[in-house]
Amino acid sequence: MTSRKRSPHDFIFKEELGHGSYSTVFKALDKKSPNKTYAIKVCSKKHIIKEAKVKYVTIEKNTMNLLAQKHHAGIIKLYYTFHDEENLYFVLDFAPGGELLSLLHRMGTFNDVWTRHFTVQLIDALEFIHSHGIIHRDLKPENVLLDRDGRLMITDFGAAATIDSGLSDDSTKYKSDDNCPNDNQNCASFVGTAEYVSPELLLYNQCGYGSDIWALGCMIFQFVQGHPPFRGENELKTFEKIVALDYPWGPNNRINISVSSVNPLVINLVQKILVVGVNERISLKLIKRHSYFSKIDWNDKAKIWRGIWQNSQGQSIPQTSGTLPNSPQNILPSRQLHIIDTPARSIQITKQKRKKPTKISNTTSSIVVWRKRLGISTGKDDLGTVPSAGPTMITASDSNISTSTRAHSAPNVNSPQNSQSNQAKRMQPVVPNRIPPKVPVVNVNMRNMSTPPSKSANPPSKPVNPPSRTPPIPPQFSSASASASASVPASAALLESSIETQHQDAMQTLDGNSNTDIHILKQDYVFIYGIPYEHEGPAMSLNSYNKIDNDLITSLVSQHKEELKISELFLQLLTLKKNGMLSYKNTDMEENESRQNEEHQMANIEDTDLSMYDFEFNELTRKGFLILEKYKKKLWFISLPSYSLLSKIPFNAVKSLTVNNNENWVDCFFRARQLLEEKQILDRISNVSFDSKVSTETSSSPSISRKEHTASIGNIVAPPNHNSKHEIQNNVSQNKNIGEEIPFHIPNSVKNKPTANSAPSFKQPRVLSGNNLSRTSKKTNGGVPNSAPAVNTFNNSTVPVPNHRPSANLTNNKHNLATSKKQSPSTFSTLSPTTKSQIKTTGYRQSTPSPPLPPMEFTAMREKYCAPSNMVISSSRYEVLHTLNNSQTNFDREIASRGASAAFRSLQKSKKKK
Ligand SMILES: Nc1ncnc2c1ncn2[C@@H]1O[C@H](COP(=O)(O)OP(=O)(O)OP(=O)(O)O)[C@@H](O)[C@H]1O
Repeated sequence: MTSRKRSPHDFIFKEELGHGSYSTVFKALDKKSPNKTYAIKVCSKKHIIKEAKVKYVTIEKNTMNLLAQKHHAGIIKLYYTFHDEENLYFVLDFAPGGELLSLLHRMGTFNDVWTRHFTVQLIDALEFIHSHGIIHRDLKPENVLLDRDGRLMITDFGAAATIDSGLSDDSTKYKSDDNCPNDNQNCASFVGTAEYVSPELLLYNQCGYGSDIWALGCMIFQFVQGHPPFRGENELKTFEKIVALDYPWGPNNRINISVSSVNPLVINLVQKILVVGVNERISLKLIKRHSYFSKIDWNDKAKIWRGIWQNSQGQSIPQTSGTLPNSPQNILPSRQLHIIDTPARSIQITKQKRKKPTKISNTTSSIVVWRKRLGISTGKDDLGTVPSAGPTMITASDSNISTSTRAHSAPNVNSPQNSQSNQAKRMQPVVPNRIPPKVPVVNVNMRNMSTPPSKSANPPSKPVNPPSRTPPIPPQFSSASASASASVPASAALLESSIETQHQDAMQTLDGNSNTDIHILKQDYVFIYGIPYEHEGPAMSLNSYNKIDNDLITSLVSQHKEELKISELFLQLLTLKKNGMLSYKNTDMEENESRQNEEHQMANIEDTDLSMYDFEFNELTRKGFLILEKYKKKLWFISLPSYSLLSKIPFNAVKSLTVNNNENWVDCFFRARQLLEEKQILDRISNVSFDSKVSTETSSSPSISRKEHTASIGNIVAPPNHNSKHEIQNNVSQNKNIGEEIPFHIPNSVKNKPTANSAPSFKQPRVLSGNNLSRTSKKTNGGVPNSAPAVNTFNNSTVPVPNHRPSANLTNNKHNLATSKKQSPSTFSTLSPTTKSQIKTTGYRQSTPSPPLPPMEFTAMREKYCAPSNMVISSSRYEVLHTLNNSQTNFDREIASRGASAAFRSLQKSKKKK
């Protein structure tokens, strides 16, 4: 895998190859090397969430990433993953030959040569998969594709699981399948297809390498018979047949080999595979020694992987209608040649029919029903009742067993590089060893410090388009996608937040703060200066809402510069907890212990009237202010002590009291916000009702329903309680180093916004970006938000230029945020020696473009306090106010107020009253 990040714009999307249950696959050309053709699987984020497929997508990505590390001809390779606002993209090997099932359908059955050819390749590929500790769990001809020359390629790892033993070819390695249903649990996350489900899964709720071998046996049977061995009128009947081994070659249906057209060795092999007792089932190792493969040199990979449409020299066989391609391997002659009417080479898959949704739900509920009917108790307690001849049971809790996510262990956060002390880090004013935030933040300063701004900075994006419909549309086909894809989702990154949280926990331990409250996101020494204000109140007056802008902040800083200086005498220990609580303790060294422990609550990140402004705030240079505003109540100016001052703090105090000083405050604020969003999403998701496919038995039980759903969204999204949330985070964090490119995000736009396409059954979580402290989009040009409407407004050059600097406008300024500009005379300069002043606020996303904003009215204050030209002024207040004033429809107003703080909502109400 290359580490270079790609985007949908790097590819030319061609025709659609087919649909999956949550994805659409397109043929695509790499713009940089047009000869290279890929298949790009485009998964709609919205759909994934709605259908609770997050788990499968994650598993698929992780598993394919793992397998892609070592090339194998028989596995569809995952080259890149990336995402945009709406979709996740998997860039895969293109398999022009289509599905093996299609070929089989066209031909009816495979002859012996082809059967052996495909079986040999399947075995080799399966061995490779198992050697990585992976169980595919959904092997079937649909999930086997063909390349141009007729080599098979296994795909669809969305159901995979991992056995972490590192042992291959051992059918006795089993895992207790937590995803599998038992008597009391209808588990929507059950995976597999009824016809290929192994008896151990049905009977003992287990799957292992042997389950894949079972499916292999079913496929071999299907190759020569044209249909799977176990097929009942319905799934229940199919299950009954599986456990009774009721199939044409089974013990009760002795086949008369002499009249059969099938190679008896094939029959013998299948009979050795399709054995109910997994311990008696033949292993891959023994399969390879079976007489059917007596002429196969398993070490001769080139020969094994010769295409079915290639001759022994590896050249493509010219297509001759009605003739059978040459045998790729000189082994046992087939007993009967099959007549092929359709030349194999003419098989095309330019456009495949839309697939039916997977049978997961049906199959799962069928399994439950079936088990109940047959009186099979397959709960966890019954695992010990498996016949003694059965495999050693390894429960999911055993250390060597894991889900597929587990196989990819997280980077060792305890590594020496990371374990330097806080003190040491403080003394090194370099870019700290911090985890780069995975989600965009508005803190341009920090980004600019560590990343040179891109010269070709993209202009701010157009207004955010509404989420796309499913199925997903590739960028070329959708202008909405195109514009959206230019931005990284600014909203909650569910997986990432979990990853980061996990990392955070690890960091606390690493910092030696094992006794620290694990709920603390960040704790560090700061200076805090609070200015109380009320609307038209005594301490500070705000005449109108749009006054919180660069001028006002500048003026405030100027007005209060003496107090701000004094505040720097009193160090405070600022604490941000994962529940969003922000508090501080005075830590003046002179003060006594009891006073130090007194905690002052400041705000909660969740407060809808909390806004954040970044005024030159730079944690590396320790300059500037992070300004929190609790609307009409208080402004807090937070600044950072210098390194030299910090060095005076006793080492132990730093070590024991600071938490996560590798991550900057702005990131942590956003992360706290995300955690809260995540929690709300989880609460929402756990209440989502099931689709109609789930059996009524289950849906009648709310507790089961909830549990099932929790399981269905897997170990990523939905913790039933706070403990499991940590487990989730553990699991997710272990994925972290696998997809080295872009972890998938679940965007706020998906979670929060009701759209025209929202399924009614999917309850939209309440709007989370209801305050100004919501995440905005990152752009490569230094982190400038590019999708917040306010910034879009700036892009339209509608934001006024301060009178004293008429030639500048904020459009340009925005592009040049990172470039040094002449500082305009400002009293602020005494406080901040840097040459730039920036006030940045977070914007909000809206699903409809608002009318262009008129120039903001500046007041007399502008003359008094010169706003530096490169300020990005406070956005959401102004925009919302404008929208409220100008929009014609309630919908627009609603959109506006949704993205606004409580203050704006109350304004809206008061305007209505008027
Ligand atoms: N790499 C590929 N090359 C060519 N065609 C592909 C490729 N991957 C998938 N396809 C085709 O695209 C279609 C959809 O594939 P996708 O993997 O999205 O769904 P699926 O796995 O078949 O279905 P489900 O999501 O229900 O498991 C399938 O018909 C498949 O044949």
